[in-house]
This record gives sequence, C-alpha cells and structure tokens, in this order.
Amino acid sequence: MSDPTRIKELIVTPIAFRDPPLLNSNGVHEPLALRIILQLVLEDGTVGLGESPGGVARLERLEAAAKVVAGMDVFDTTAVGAAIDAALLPTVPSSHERGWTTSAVEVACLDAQGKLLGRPVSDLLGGTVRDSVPFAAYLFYKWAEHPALDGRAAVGDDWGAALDPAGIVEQARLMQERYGFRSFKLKGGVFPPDEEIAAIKALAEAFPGQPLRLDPNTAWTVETSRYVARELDGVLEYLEDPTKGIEGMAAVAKDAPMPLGTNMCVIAWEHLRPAIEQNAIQVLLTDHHYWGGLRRTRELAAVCEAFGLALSMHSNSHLGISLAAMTHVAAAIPNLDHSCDTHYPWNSADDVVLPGVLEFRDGEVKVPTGPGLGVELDHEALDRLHRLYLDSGVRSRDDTGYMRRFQPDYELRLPRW
Ligand SMILES: O=C([O-])C(=O)C[C@H](O)[C@@H](O)C(=O)[O-]
Ligand SMILES: [Mg+2]
Repeated sequence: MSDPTRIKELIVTPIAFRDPPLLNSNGVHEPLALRIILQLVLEDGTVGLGESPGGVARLERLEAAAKVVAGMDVFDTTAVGAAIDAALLPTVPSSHERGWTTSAVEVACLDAQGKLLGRPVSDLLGGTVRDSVPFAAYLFYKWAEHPALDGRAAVGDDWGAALDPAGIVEQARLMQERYGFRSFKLKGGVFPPDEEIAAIKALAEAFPGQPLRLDPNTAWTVETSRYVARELDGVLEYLEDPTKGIEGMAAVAKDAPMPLGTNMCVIAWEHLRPAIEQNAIQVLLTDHHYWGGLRRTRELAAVCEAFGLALSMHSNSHLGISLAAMTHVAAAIPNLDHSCDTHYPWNSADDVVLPGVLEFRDGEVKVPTGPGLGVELDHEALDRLHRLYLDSGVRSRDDTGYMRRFQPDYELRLPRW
C-alpha cells in the first residue's frame, strides 16, 4: 500500500522573468532574471512548492536532489536535508553552496506538510509573533530602459531612471505610494561615495525619521568605508557590507558610529564564530535560501539573540513562493529587528503564484493563513516563463558582462573606491 506522506517525485522547472536595468557594484541586471520552481509531489498527490535562485549549477544540484528525495517521508526534513547534503558533498565542497539546494527542498517539504495538516507553514515554525511582516523599499540606481541591443528594441518600465539623488528620492516616493513602505534601502557601490552619501542625505530630508540603509556590496576600501560611516553618522540605521571580509568589516566597525550589517561575509555557520569574536558585524541579514531553510533560519535567529546580533533579512530577485516563505519565517521570529529586504516590486508582474494573497499594505505583507505557504501555483505562468527560459538561452546571471555590452571598458573592481 502506498504511503501518503512519501515523496513521489520532485519536479524542477527553471524559469526566466523580466527584470529592470538595476545597477549595482557588479554592473547591471540583465533583461531576464532566473529562478527555479520546485514541485514536490507526494504519493497522495499533495504538492509542496519551493523557489530557488537560478543558474545551471543550481539546476543540476536540484536535479541531483530530486533523485535522492524520491521515496523519503516528507515529515523527515532533517533526513531529507542530510541525504541531499551527502549526495552533493563530493562535488560541492562549500556548505554555503549546498545550502541553496537543501533550503529550497525544505521549503517545499514544509509547504506539503502544511497542506497535509491544513495548517500554515508559520504554525510549523512555532506559530506567529506578528500577523504581518514589514518590508523595506529596495531602491536602486537604474537606467530608464534596457537599451536596444542585437536587434532587440529598448525595453522601458514604469519606474523611470534614477541616476542622482533627485531620481532616488522620486523612486522612493513611488515605492511609498505603490506599496506604503516606511523604510528604505539604497543599493550603492555604483557611483563615487560622495554621490551616494548625497542620495542618502536627500532621502533623510524627504522622509524624516524613516529608517535608511546603504549597501555598496563591498565596493569600498576600509578607509573609504570609515569616511562614509562618519559622513552618515545619525542618518543610517545600519551600513551594509561596505567592505570585504570579516577582517575588513571588523576594522570598519571599530569606529563606525552605526551598526554594520552583512549578507556577504557571514553566509554559513562556520562564519559566525570569527565574526562575533571580532565584532565585525552587529546586524545579520539572514536568508532562508542559503541558511538551510526556514527551520534553520529560526535557529539562526536564536544564535543571533544569544550573541546580541540584530536580525534583518536579505533578498535577491525573487517571486511569490519565496516571498511567502520569507513572510512565514519572519512572522515566526521574535527578534526580527529590522524590516526585511525584498526585490518583489521589481519582479512581481511575472509572478508564478495566483494573485490575491501576497499584497503590500503600509509596507507590510499579511502572513498567509491558508494551508502550507498559502499560495497557489499559476500553471499557465509557470509554462510561459519556462518557455521564456528555454527560448532566451540565458543560463546564468552576468551583471558585469551585460554592462560591458554598453561600456566595453567596464571593469569589475572590488573595492572600486
Ligand atoms: O543585499 C544584497 O547584497 C543584495 O540584495 C544582493 C543583490 O544581488 C543585489 O545587489 C542586486 O540584485 O543587484
Ligand atoms: Mg547586501
């Protein structure tokens, strides 16, 4: 007799979706971003959903995971994670890299468990401590459009250009008008530091008292980081990854007047001890996509609490399955100290979940109350975006290569200033 909680198969579907020309310290986002959608099918027909960042390596690892998990019990998430980890270990030495795969499968298992039990995923994480989760507007310097290229016409969007302080303030106003965000993160590392300092000061003037963060993704030396930190004393709630590595961050933290945050130098369990010993960071941006899933993220929150680290949340270009998972785990973490990052407003037009559940009101998303993640797959959208993936030929993210198509002498230099 078949066991209803047994995993029958894991269906792994790579997709591509539209992304605006957002600038960062590596270059500029390409017209298409990649994700991978997971459907974990149980013997009884229940389907659990998961979402992972895209790219060929991640796709191959998820396909390897699919072979390992078939036949396992969906409630045995520790064993499922361990089996995937063991299968990947010989070819993927980095625990951080293996974490991307185990995390995506864990979310799909939890969605299926919740559906079987008729309970939301947040209940499986211990219940909610908040009914809705605050998110920050994620501001980017950006071009007005993807320029015409290789016979393709230019592709515009309804955000317009943002290439100076006035453009950033205007983008923040739009973000607030459309989604009600009450805090703002600026992706920096694009223009010389003084220009980015001016943009943050313009935001502080336009939105008095509203929390602000700046994240140049290690575009600055220790000296430059110290200078920016001094200039923005009293203006930022935290400064994110100004410079590279735990040692570099520790050197900046020594005299920075604000806390330092990271989603770059502490990305695996083995990084916590040296970072804490050196007081390199004061805010950890967690991300369930690589910390081992939703349960491990909750455990990470407890570690942060024990060592006095504040907690925030990182995001990458993502769609609704990830947003639902982020919302459930954020709702279950008592010590979430800052609003979470989300790229969702930049990509939500191409979502793979049916509309109606995930909406931003006053910058917050209500925790879905339906079984599992509480979102439903839009099969038509999944097919369309999978076809787009197949037809596009895009197989990995290359912000630098894309920038070079327009500025052939563009160099990836970190630190740049
Ligand atoms: O906080 C971060 O470092 C990110 O969000 C990383 C992303 O890759 C972001 O820089 C982007 O999408 O350009
Ligand atoms: Mg960051």
